Amino acid sequence: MAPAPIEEVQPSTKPVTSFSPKTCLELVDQLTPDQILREAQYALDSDLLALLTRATRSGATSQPDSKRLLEELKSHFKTMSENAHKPTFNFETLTTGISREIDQTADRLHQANSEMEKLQEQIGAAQQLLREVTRTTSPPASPTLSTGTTSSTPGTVPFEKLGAAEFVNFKAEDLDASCTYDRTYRNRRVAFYGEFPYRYPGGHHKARPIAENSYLKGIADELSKSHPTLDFNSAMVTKYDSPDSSIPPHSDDEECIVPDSSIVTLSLGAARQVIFRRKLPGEYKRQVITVEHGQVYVMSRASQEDWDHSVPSVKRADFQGLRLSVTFRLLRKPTIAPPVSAPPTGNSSISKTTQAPIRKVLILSDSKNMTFDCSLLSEPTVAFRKNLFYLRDLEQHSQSIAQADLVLISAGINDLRHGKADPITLHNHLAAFTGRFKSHFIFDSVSPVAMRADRFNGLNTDISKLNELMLEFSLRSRNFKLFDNLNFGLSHLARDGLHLNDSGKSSLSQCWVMCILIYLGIRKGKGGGLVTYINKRACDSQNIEKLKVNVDPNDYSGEFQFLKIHNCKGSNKTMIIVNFYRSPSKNPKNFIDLLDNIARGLDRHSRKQIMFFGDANIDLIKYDTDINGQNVIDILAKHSFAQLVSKPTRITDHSATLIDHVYTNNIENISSCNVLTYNISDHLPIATTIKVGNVSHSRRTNFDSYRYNITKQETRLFREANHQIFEQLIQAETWEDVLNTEGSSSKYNKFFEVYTKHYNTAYPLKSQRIRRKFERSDPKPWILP
Ligand SMILES: O=C(O)CCC(=O)C(=O)O
Ligand SMILES: [Fe+2]
Repeated sequence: MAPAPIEEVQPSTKPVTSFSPKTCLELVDQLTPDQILREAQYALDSDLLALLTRATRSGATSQPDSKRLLEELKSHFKTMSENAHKPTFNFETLTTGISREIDQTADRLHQANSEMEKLQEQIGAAQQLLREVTRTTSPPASPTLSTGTTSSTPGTVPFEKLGAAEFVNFKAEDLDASCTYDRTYRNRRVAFYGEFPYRYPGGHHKARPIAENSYLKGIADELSKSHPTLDFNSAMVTKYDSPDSSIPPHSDDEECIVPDSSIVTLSLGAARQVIFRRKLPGEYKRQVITVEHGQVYVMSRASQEDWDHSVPSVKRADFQGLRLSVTFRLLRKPTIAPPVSAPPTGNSSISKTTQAPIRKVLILSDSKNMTFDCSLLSEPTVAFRKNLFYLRDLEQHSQSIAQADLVLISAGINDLRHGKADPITLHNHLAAFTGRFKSHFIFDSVSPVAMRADRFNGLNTDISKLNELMLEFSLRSRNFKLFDNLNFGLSHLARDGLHLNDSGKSSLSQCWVMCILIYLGIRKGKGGGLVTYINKRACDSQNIEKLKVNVDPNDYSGEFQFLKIHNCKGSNKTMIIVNFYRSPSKNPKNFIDLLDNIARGLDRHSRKQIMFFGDANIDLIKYDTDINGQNVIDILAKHSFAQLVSKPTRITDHSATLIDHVYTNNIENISSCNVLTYNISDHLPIATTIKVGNVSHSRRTNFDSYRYNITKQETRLFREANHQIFEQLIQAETWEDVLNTEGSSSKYNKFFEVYTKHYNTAYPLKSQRIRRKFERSDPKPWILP
């Protein structure tokens, strides 16, 4: 191409005055060589050299292109310099520099490429190694989908799309009309039909025949006809009827889905995206598909171990209307263990190798644990309680014991006290007995009796001897462990500065079953467990009642305890205490939904003082940026609850978070809420002082005065005289300034300003000295006298 003389050059686009790598890229990529040259000529005065250097550095031009461009430029410069009679312009030096730069850049590019390749090889090898390690430590994924999709190779996708024609005549609207939805989530509704119940984190559905819904049955029959290899016995309809309708990332990896089965989802109505993510570390990958009306996608149950999936919400503008999905699964029959009291004869071993091992827990206890609620155990665990007042009667339970995986024994006091057994004989009896079984035994330490020391001193000596012998046996036994309930509990409480009386000790003792089961992960909805201690001097135990709140017992998004306390400190008033905990592993959104339901349920008690205390694991320090923090505050505020804690409650070397919350529906009755700087645990204690009943004014205490040595505080006097002043000011106000202000928010601000001015005039702030005498009479108001 012959270069055009410089006089004739017209820039083809707007003059380029600065050259970012992006403009260079665009120039070089999008323009023809002719245009490049023109642009280069135009830009010569600005920074041609920079243009070319950057373009080549950023890899915008391939080496041959650059060279060709360079040649063209060379000849053009030659003409230009001749025409311009500029002997001093040394284009030779310039072009040689550019040429060298291009060569060096090409070398660098090449070098970077080969380094990148090497790195990629190393990453691949590391991922392979990781997979091998994972495969050898966990059983290999079962053969997957009947249609051939595999799960374990990172390169493959976890789904397969099947034909669509057979389902196009089914209509989302008709299916919707035929369904009775049995669960409503924040953004979607679900109707489940199936031979067996279906339980998944955050949800539980009872069995009901697919045939109950004839329209759905028609769809199921069509699936069986067109894809006879896909086996299923349940159908779950999910309704997405708004742009917000969505299902968050999850895996259908519940135990109750048959391992080798397929999970089949039919989509009816508007098209929606489904996002699959490979969740294994080092193998992250995202695959997005759009499923249209009538389309079916199939995932293997095995793929759920490595992948999750979700249906995201859509922008309002992109919402195309109602979509219903039907997910067909093959669920297994929940195994109900035979009652341990009537075991099949002869077989005393516990099968650990069956596909869905059911853990059987047997609780043999004297009266103290007889209230334990076995329904708190998660599937597949069953528990049976049997009364065992004497250890000497263990033999009577041997058949049940042989059936159990775990036997919790809490007895012994009666043997020592009434049976006159001596600790050594009891120990020998237990050691010989437990040695005959494969079952594991956990033995509750025997609590000392606190009665008249002169009469029972001997008994307590025997009790501690028995505990001691049991501890020794526990150290050498294969299947027997002492759970030192008493010391465990007392040492914790003593550390926390609390002291229990006898009934306190005995109620603590009742917790041991729960403690063990939580520890072993057998309790439903694994969690922290909650204890609410109420000091007897605040309220007699007969005035404490469990409050019934309509909460789905299968919702494990959070743990809650509801207590109703009557007559607290003789006040003739009723207070409701809600103690809560959200494990960090539980979805905060579901937890907030649950809180919303609970607070709604408590609305009818709104005239009572209601307090929520607990660890939400939602950091309110991050309130400005954390949607969960905003939601929890907003949702409770909607039910008139205010959050009281304002300082971090958990401080580590690396973090300070406000995750323990206190909410009240009546802030007037709260004297103070302070985080105490006392590290008895990883969470700091929060002391909230609540006024109960007719508290005299003088009893009110300002905590901050202790902690920060504040001797003055500012108050307003709400006297009759001040009320009158306020009324006069408000009546005399013409609100002219407000009316003359434009715009609703400016109007509001103006109103607030005028109102505050009058308020401050009528009720001026007065500095008051804090009386220190209460410090002496009531030095720790958060500890009851
Ligand atoms: O609607 C869909 O496509 C997905 C439904 C789903 O993932 C489920 O129900 O578990
Ligand atoms: Fe799913």
